[in-house]
Amino acid sequence: TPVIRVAIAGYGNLGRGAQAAIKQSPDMQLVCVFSRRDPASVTLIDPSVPVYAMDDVAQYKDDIDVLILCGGSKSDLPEQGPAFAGLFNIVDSFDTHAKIPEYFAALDAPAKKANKVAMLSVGWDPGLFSINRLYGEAILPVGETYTFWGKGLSQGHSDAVRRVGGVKSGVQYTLPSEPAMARVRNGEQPTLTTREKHTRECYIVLADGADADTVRNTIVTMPDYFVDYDTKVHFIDQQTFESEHGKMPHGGFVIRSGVSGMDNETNNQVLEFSLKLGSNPEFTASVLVAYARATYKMSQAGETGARTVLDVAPGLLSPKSPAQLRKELL
Ligand SMILES: NC(=O)C1=CN([C@@H]2O[C@H](COP(=O)(O)OP(=O)(O)OC[C@H]3O[C@@H](n4cnc5c(N)ncnc54)[C@H](OP(=O)(O)O)[C@@H]3O)[C@@H](O)[C@H]2O)C=CC1
Ligand SMILES: N[C@@H](C[C@H]1CC(C(=O)O)=NO1)C(=O)O
Repeated sequence: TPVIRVAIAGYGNLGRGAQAAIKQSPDMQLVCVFSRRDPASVTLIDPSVPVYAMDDVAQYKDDIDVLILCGGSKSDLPEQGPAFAGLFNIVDSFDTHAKIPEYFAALDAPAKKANKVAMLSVGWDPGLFSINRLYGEAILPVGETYTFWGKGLSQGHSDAVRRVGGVKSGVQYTLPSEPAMARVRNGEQPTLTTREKHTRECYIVLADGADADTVRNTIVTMPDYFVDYDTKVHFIDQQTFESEHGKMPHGGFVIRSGVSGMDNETNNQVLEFSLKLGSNPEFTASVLVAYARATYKMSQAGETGARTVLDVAPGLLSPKSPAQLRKELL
């Protein structure tokens, strides 16, 4: 089986996780890392590959089979996704749910024109949780679906707060409502608003001279990320930040509570998929790398344009052949 030549664009939490995940993938070779920073200032967890300037990506278009975009969804991917989809097969973790349809269209046109595949919104939510919401609705059409996250650190929301003027360091934790989860688990099938399901807590180190009230207000009113939630913002010093907020655990579950059978003899059915993540970014990067494999295969089969995880046959994720999978996993 051919070795898939991959590269990483953007070297943060996800970028580091992608390098580690590629090292676990014998059918892949990491060609290089691209960064907007001075390449000499970017320290890789494994310095065995070169770091190049992001502006030079086009020079390497014939050396890379799949480019893994590890930038932030709030402001990096909206610019990098459409630009790189016209040059490479790409895979990214774009997770601003409300903007996925427009982002899909923004990738589809350049990817089709370049005869490439652009695999967007790969990860766990959107991603594996999306797949399980689909299973739930397709298999149990009479029922309700619920998604709960945390308690844990959201990379997307943390990236978003780090982009706020006056923020030096920042993370965001998502907390699920225990009463809401209890009602779902005992089969009440409640109608829950966004605000009733989760709250959000941010821990921020202010840049010198920044105004705390201005930063707090910018965060809690932020469309798509915080405005629909009750959000607390705590200001701490850098030393506390580094000692107490270095780990990035997360997790959650999708539950479909439904019924089957004829009207007067229905049976309750529950489909549930859960994740417990010691490292949110490393898990997400592992999903990106598996879908980079599928993206490569789909491109080799002649597919072009934008795709999401809902378009990918599961067998394409595996390095094993279809015959091996039938033998081992069916
Ligand atoms: N779909 C899903 O389930 C998930 C999606 N995500 C998405 O992944 C995105 C990326 O998350 P994450 O990797 O944690 O974001 P980071 O903030 O760690 O990195 C984002 C970008 O910032 C730049 N950067 C990183 N470190 C530094 C630094 N020290 N100084 C200056 N710039 C830096 C890098 O670009 P450069 O190298 O070019 O400077 C990097 O690509 C999130 O925004 C989220 O949307 C994350 C988890 C799950
Ligand atoms: N995209 C999320 C992955 C999950 C976590 C989450 C949240 O805590 O709001 N929503 O979806 C992330 O960036 O971590």
